[in-house]
Amino acid sequence: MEKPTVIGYIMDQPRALKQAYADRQVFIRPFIELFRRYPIKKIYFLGSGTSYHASVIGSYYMKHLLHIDAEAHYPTIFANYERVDPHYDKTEVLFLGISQTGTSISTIQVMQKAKQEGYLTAVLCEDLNSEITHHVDEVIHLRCGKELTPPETRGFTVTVLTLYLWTLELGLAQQKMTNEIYEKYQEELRHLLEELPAVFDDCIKWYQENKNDFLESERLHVLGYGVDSGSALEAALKIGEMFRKPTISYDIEEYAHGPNMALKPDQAIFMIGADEVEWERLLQFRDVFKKYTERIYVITTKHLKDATKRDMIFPLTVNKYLAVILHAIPFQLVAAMGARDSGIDTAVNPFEEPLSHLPDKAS
Ligand SMILES: O=P(O)(O)OC[C@H]1O[C@](O)(CO)[C@@H](O)[C@@H]1O
Repeated sequence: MEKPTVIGYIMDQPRALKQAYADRQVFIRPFIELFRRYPIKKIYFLGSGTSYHASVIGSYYMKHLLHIDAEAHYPTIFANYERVDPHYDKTEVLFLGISQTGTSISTIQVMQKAKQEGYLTAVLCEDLNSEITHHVDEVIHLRCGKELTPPETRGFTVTVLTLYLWTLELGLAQQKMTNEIYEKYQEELRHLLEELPAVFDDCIKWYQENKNDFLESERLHVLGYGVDSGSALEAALKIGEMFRKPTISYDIEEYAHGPNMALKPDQAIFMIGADEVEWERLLQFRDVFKKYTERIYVITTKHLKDATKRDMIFPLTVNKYLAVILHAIPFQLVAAMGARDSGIDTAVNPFEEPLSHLPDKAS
């Protein structure tokens, strides 16, 4: 990439994800080793922004695929208002920070506090020389490469890939996942990595066909559920950071409890169609929402019988845990291309005061 741009990082993901997969032992080995050395039964995932959203997804993987007790928290809220589950012995708890830059102030502080209190701490971080690495027991490399523009995009999908692979390997190591499932999920991942360039082509075409709607929309909503609760949060953050339109994410059922009353024809609703029990509910809501705005977009790998050009139906089927990586792409494009097409320079952070990061990545 000659001049780093967000669109450049987004388009680089097929290469970056393949590379991270090829290098996977770098981050798998130390993670599995932690579980071999310590009797970990509870994981607290901690991170801000994109790293929090990946944490929500990681805790879902651990709970639903491995039955390991896991929670994701915003660092400040955890530090100030939560307490460690007293049912666990100190040795059974892992504080797992995620910070791409390693400079998020609140994540550094919560990890530092946990370590001082004698808990086992680890961080998944791209910058191995960053501040956070001095405040944890174990540093695990996030193989996404540095992103020199403010929004994290490549970092998100590489983090999700890391969490997915950690879960599969731990499942095998602790015999919580059969060889058959392990192989199936690995094969689906390899297939996805091969198909990603074609997926990007489809997503760009979908953006082009719908871009006028996006540009003209006064407000955007992203509805998700299940494993894609984290995807919905991430989608809203990306659009807010780049396209800078009012964008709110909701759990799909909760959206129908009042926020829907503000729905108007110049608003858009993206519905992430995960393969979970709420799928039928999504179809029901979609029919109703269409009476209030035509701008309804289903983003899914599932079959949608009356799909229109507004819906982004991925041309491949993968398990719901992995579909999270696919679901991120259309939103990254709406955010970055929507910004470009409305004259916003995403390389410039309009907010000059460093509040959330230590100075080398001030925001
Ligand atoms: O993963 P990190 O480096 O801790 O950053 C967390 C969040 O902070 C930001 O850089 C903005 O403060 C977001 O882009 C990012 O999601």
